[in-house]
Amino acid sequence: MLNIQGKDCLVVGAGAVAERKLKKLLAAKAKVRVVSPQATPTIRGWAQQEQVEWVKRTFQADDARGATLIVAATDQAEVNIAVYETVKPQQWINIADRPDLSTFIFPAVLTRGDLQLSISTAGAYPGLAKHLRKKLEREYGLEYGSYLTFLKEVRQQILSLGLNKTETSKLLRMYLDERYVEAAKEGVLDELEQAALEELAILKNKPN
Ligand SMILES: C[C@@]1(CC(=O)O)c2cc3[nH]c(cc4nc(cc5[nH]c(cc(n2)[C@H]1CCC(=O)O)[C@@](C)(CC(=O)O)[C@@H]5CCC(=O)O)C(CC(=O)O)=C4CCC(=O)O)c(CCC(=O)O)c3CC(=O)O
Ligand SMILES: NC(=O)C1=CN([C@@H]2O[C@H](COP(=O)(O)OP(=O)(O)OC[C@H]3O[C@@H](n4cnc5c(N)ncnc54)[C@H](O)[C@@H]3O)[C@@H](O)[C@H]2O)C=CC1
Repeated sequence: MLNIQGKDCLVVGAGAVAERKLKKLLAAKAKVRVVSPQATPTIRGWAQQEQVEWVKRTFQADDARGATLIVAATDQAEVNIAVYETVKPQQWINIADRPDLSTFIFPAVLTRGDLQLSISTAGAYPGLAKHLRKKLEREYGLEYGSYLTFLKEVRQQILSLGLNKTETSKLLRMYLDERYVEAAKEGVLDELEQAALEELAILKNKPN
């Protein structure tokens, strides 16, 4: 969970694999430049909408200069290595066909609002990460997004009470309960939220 919002990132290559990585970089609000002579229709669309900058040519040695994070995802092993060779130790690099040279690898990600589940097999079997993501997608539905929004609200209230650690922790644990997930699934979480916030407000007004 790297915070790369607004950071300059470079993606070399614009095929199917680059597209998948780009989607994740854009979701993280990175500022991305793509260097590639060809691009998938989706990437061309992102370039037209100015969501990415597309430099329509082959990689050049100084392209990575100044980038915080670099992805080399061409189908030419020697080009990917050439990108690797221009990278400085302080830059993060992912090489699609050389996990051994990469300083980070992409996980499979399941997102539900602010909730993010990342699955990695450390390069051992990427297909398993995808398989598990799909499995978890069925288990953790959209209700988890609403549940987390509810939890965030309740947590802010609890923290504002200024209670000691033990009491705070006891209250926080109370809301980790499947009945809220069920309520979110049935679309009635708002009612429980109202009740929870009212109960917490009473605690706030109570003199110690
Ligand atoms: C090391 C890593 C580097 C990196 O890319 O960061 C890497 C490397 C390689 N992947 C290869 C193949 C495939 N990768 C996928 C899918 C995903 N690969 C992803 C990550 C990673 N892949 C990193 C390790 C992460 C981990 O281990 O957990 C995911 C999780 C995330 C993402 O790409 O954003 C995404 C699923 C996203 C999702 O769906 O949620 C599929 C399935 C498909 O495309 O349908 C296939 C075809 C398999 C098949 O044929 O079944 C090959 C070619 C050799 C081969 O065929 O095995 C290499 C190169 C090599 O290992 O040398
Ligand atoms: N990490 C992963 O999840 C996976 C990685 N791979 C590896 O990823 C690589 C890319 O796969 P795909 O996207 O399917 O290939 P692709 O053939 O769809 O795309 C390759 C892209 O590289 C660009 N390119 C070629 N030479 C270039 C250069 N000199 N400079 C800049 N761009 C250049 C092309 O224009 C094209 O956009 C392959 O090496 C493959 O082994 C493959 C499957 C999954």
